[in-house]
Amino acid sequence: MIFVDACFGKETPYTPVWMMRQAGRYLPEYMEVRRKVGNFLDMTRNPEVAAEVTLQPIDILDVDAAILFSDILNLPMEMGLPLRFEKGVGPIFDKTISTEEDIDALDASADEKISYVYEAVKLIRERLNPEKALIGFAGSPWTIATYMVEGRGSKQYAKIKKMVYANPMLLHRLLAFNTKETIEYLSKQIEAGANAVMIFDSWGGALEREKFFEFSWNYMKEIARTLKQKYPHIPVIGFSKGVGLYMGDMDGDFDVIGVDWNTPIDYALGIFKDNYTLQGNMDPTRLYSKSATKDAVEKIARIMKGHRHIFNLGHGILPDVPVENAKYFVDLCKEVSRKLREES
Ligand SMILES: Cc1c2[nH]c(c1CCC(=O)O)Cc1[nH]c(c(CCC(=O)O)c1C)Cc1[nH]c(c(CCC(=O)O)c1C)Cc1[nH]c(c(C)c1CCC(=O)O)C2
Repeated sequence: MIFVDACFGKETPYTPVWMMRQAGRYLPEYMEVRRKVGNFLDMTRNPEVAAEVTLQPIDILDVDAAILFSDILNLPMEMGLPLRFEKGVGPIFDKTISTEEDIDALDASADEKISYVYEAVKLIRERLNPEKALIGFAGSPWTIATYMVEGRGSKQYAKIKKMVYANPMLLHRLLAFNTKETIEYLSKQIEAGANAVMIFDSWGGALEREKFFEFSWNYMKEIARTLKQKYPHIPVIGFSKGVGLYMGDMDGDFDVIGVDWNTPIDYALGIFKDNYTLQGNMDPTRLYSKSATKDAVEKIARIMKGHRHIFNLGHGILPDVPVENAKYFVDLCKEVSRKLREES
C-alpha cells in the first residue's frame, strides 16, 4: 500500500493523498445516504451505512486511503454521556464531567459497546481495493475531554482550563481514563483490519506550551508507544492543531505528524527533518479556487520533494466545496509529485 509505505518513509511512485473529512457533506452521494438514514449519529452506528459512506470518496476521488466514517465523540458517548448534534451548534453532551464521582460513573466497557465500529472496519476492509489503506482513528484524550467537560465546542475552554490550573489531578484522572479506553479502542480497530491509525487533537492549541505537553501530547505519546509495541507494522499518525510553535519539543513513537494549515510546512520540515512523515497541509478554503489549489500543491510538493510526505488538507474539507475541485486537488497532488520524482 502506497499510503503505508509513505508513512514509513519508503519510496513511492508519487506522494499519496487523502483529505480530512473526505466522507462528508460536500458529496451529494453522502447527503443522499444521510437523508435516507435521518441523522449523522445513526449513520455512524450502522456498520453497513458507515462502510458505504467510507468507500464513497475512494470511488469518486480515487484517494489513496479511506478513513473510517465515525466521529471522535462516539467513544465518550459510549462511556455514558448521551450525545446529540444540533444544527448551527454542533455536538452537545447534556451531561458533563466536573467531579470525581462523574469520572467514577464513566463506563469502562465503552471500547466493547462501540463494537459497531469494528463491524464497519471489517466490512470496509473486505470491500476496499487491497492497494488502498484504511485509516482508523480516535480523538486525543485531551480533545475528547474538552467536550466531556465543556459539553460542547468552546471558544474560551473556561471550564476545562479552570481544571488545568485549579484541579489538575482530577483532569489527569479523566485523561488517564480516556487514554486507557482509547488504546483499547484503537487496538480493536487494528485487530478488525485498520491499516493505520490517527489521533485527532483538534484542541491541543488551546493550551500554553508546558500545559500542552502535560495534558495532551504526553497522553498521545503513551497511546503511540503502546500501539507501536503491540503493532509495529501499523503506522500511527499524531495530529495536534494549533501547536506549530511547540513542534521543537514534539517527539514520540509516531510515524507521521499531521501539519495544520497555520504552520508553514517548510517550518515543520526544518524541525522534524525526515524523522517523521509529514502529512498536510493545504488550507482547505483554497479548494474554492482551482488556481489557488494549484499554487499551493506545487509549492508544497516542491518543498517536500525528496522528503517524507503525505498530501492532505491542513484541516477538514468544508461542506460547500465543489466535488470537481476536490477531484482536481487529488489528481494534481499525484501528477505533480510524480513529475518531480522524474525530474531528479
Ligand atoms: C473535533 C472533531 C469532531 N469530529 C472529528 C474531530 C477532529 C477533527 C477536526 O478537528 O475536525 C473527527 C471526525 N469527524 C468525522 C470523521 C470521519 C472521517 C473523515 O472523513 O475525516 C472524523 C475523523 C465525521 C463527521 N463528524 C461530523 C460530520 C458532519 C455530520 C453531518 O452533518 O452530516 C462528519 C462527516 C460532525 C462533527 N463532529 C465534531 C464536530 C465539531 C462536528 C460538527 C461540525 C461539522 O458539522 O463539521 C467533532
